[in-house]
Amino acid sequence: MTTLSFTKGHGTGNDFVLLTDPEGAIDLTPELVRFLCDRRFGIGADGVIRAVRSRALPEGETILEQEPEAEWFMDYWNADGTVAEMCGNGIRVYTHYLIAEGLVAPKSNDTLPLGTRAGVRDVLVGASGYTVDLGRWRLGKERLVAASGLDVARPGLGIEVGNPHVVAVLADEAELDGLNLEVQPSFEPTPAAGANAEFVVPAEPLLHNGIAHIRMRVFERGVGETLSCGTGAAASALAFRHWGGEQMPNSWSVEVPGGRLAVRMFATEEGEHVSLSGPAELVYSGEIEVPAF
Ligand SMILES: N[C@@H](CCC[C@H](N)C(=O)O)C(=O)O
Repeated sequence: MTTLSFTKGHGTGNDFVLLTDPEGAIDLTPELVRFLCDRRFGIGADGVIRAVRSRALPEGETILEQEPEAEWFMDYWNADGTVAEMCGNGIRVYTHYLIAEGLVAPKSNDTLPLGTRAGVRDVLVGASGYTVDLGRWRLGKERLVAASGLDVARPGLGIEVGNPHVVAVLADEAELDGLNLEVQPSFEPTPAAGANAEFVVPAEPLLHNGIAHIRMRVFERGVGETLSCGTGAAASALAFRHWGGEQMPNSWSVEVPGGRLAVRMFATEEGEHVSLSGPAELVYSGEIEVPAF
């Protein structure tokens, strides 16, 4: 048995076990991640985030070549023990954790560059929360999405925001509420690396004060249904705007079962970026005895 110190945190109910491991000394394996995320036998979470110095991981060394200031890497793992490129809720919680642990000390309105498997992501440390620039987004393939509770498969739009998503718009709130996301949705054609599935409906009214409002539920790749997915919220707003055409704004409010997230699209010299803002909470810290696997 070894003892691991951890902190539990969440962003709109998307919850994570956070570990501090600056030099990459913890042997973080799929088995250990599954154990930590187990809600009955472990701590319980949608994923694990390890705070590790970029220079301590091979993926991080590539990051440092792009951005030498990206000292810290978000080593994100899904609850099933797979790694993912990005986590939009996770990166806000991770920033909050790095600050709380005294590992970084940004001033208000500073931008903190962090390494992720999707590349460097800049997090703005605002007076009232964190905003992450998710970078350039990309339109993916159209795929049919079948889910328990839907009579027929629906057209879904592929959107990449560092990690892969397929977004389907449903007919109304009753259809969204009637989904059974205990059963994994399927895609046709199937994406080789899998994808997160988002289901969205417009809120009533859709447009209010220049902001578009939508509701979303998600089945996350490597996790299952979660109370929120930050990159999924960004993908949903992008897909909705794509379908809605030119009258759609660039500011979006996405209601998820765990709260509300703000998404904004904005022009940069290299093309359009999308940003995500929302809460980040640390709930408790503790120690756990880890069995030998
Ligand atoms: N919950 C995250 C996304 C986590 C990764 C995802 N399950 C994947 O495999 O791509 C978010 O807030 O973005």
